[in-house]
Amino acid sequence: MEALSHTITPKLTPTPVKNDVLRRNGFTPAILRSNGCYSTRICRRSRVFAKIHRSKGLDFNDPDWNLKFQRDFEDRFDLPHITDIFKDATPIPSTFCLRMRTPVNEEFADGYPSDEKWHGYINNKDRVLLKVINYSSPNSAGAECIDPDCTWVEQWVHRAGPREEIYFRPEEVKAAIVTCGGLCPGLNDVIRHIVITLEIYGVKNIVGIPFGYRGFCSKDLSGMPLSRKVVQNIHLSGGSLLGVSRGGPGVSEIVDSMEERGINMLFVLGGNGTHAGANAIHNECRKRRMKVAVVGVPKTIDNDILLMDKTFGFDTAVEEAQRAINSAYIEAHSAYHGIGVVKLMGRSSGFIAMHAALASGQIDICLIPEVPFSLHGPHGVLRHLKYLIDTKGSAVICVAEGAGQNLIEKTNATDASGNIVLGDVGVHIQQETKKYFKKLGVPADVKYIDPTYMIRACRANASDGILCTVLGQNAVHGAFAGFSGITVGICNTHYAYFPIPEVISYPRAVDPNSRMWHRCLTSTGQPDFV
Ligand SMILES: Nc1ncnc2c1ncn2[C@@H]1O[C@H](COP(=O)(O)OP(=O)(O)O)[C@@H](O)[C@H]1O
Ligand SMILES: O=P(O)(O)OC[C@H]1O[C@](O)(COP(=O)(O)O)[C@@H](O)[C@@H]1O
Ligand SMILES: [Mg+2]
Repeated sequence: MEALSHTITPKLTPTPVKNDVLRRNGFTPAILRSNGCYSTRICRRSRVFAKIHRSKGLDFNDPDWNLKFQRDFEDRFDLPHITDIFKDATPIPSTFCLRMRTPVNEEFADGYPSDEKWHGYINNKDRVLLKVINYSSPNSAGAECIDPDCTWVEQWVHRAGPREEIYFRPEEVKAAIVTCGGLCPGLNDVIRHIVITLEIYGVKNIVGIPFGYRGFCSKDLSGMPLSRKVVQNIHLSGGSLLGVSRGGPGVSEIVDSMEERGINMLFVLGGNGTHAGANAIHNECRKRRMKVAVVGVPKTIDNDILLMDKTFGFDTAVEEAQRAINSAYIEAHSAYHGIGVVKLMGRSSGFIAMHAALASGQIDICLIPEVPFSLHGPHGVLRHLKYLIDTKGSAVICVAEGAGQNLIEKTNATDASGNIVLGDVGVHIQQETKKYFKKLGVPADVKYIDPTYMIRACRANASDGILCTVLGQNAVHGAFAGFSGITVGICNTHYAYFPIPEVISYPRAVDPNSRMWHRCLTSTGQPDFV
């Protein structure tokens, strides 16, 4: 790989590239730091593309570099399949049928009938285009470039859906579903559709693992038998029928428990951490030569999973956040010198705050983890608040929970999953605002709203409900097709399967240089706070 890297074309050398552009191009904060790109938030493009040369083993002077890139991409996005280990596993015709009749006739006593004429199957070679914009210059807003000239290179990922041939006999399947991490609107919708689709394939043995990965190994917790009857109405309420948890047993213990219970299909609903666990479970099953399909459905209200248009629950969260913002606005607007502070979720990414601010049109200041800010000083948030009080009489701030952590004392505490416990930036802003106005001798009525758990506990809205339905169904199709160590997502409005490591290599973040963030700034009218 290293041998392929040569010198870069001279015309690139002097141009700086912003760090957020690099992140968008797949450079993790660690890679950026190792290239000296951390403190200045700016990099020499020469250095960056040299890094691309090395990391991708590409030489852009080679006329075939893009073919090589494409081949490498195909390899990375190739889906692990049970035939990788069980070479002689033979498929059977799918038992999934889209045209059904009521199974009253004894002809159908064994389950759902199959219609010979039309099944609506996906061809295994179907692909979805991952990137749909052909950027003509690296300077074009949002440009994601592979080479210095931003050459168009097609990047295809595998289309999700039912295949004509399946690798599991439904009567031999014991399927398990587990939901991990924090709550997220839509979990019940996904569970429901996994169960319904499994039954349509003819699976009769379905179990829910209670309280996340913990439920695999805790003696006090027994599995919950699932059927269409059990899940019929669960989408009408928020939360998870199965319960969730953080932390829990190690991978080896989980796989021991799967072996003991005879589980050969595992559906894992969770975020980055859960997916890291799912991938480790998949690898452990391979190591033990177990014929198991492990399929993930990304669950993160924070929307911080790579490569997908969005994750389920995000739309609902943004919609629900409007209520909190509207209340804060009314409180602030009705008070003399009223200031509302609303904290929204987003441990490391500000998608909910940005979208909620944009949707509401009632926010004057939006603060997210990706964009540093100071509270004090001539360009600080407090000075701007004073300006807003002077000119408008009231103001509303929307802050993502992971924003401004550098301004709060660190505790170094972590939760059971190892996630850092954040300081409460909302409380901090409220206190600092009160102190600031008191010192100025200007009255200010500061109200703080933290709707976090009210938002997370909501049932999914209509658009998330549909997304959950499609994701749940596709997870089952993926497992029956024999894939394992994969996850499913929406990509340019189509549905695709991804190898798990590709979507969790780092959390997806708002690009401060993106048009969406600039739209948000246009809406709030806020200045830079640094
Ligand atoms: N790197 C990892 N490898 C294996 N399991 C993990 C890993 N990170 C987290 N987990 C497990 O995944 C579950 C959920 O993780 P958590 O970070 O709380 O939520 P999320 O999946 O939403 O990111 C926990 O039970 C945790 O123990
Ligand atoms: O209070 P909890 O359960 O630890 O959850 C808080 C976390 O949940 C989230 O909403 C989502 O986190 P996960 O995706 O890890 O579940 C984060 O934004 C937030 O930090
Ligand atoms: Mg997480």
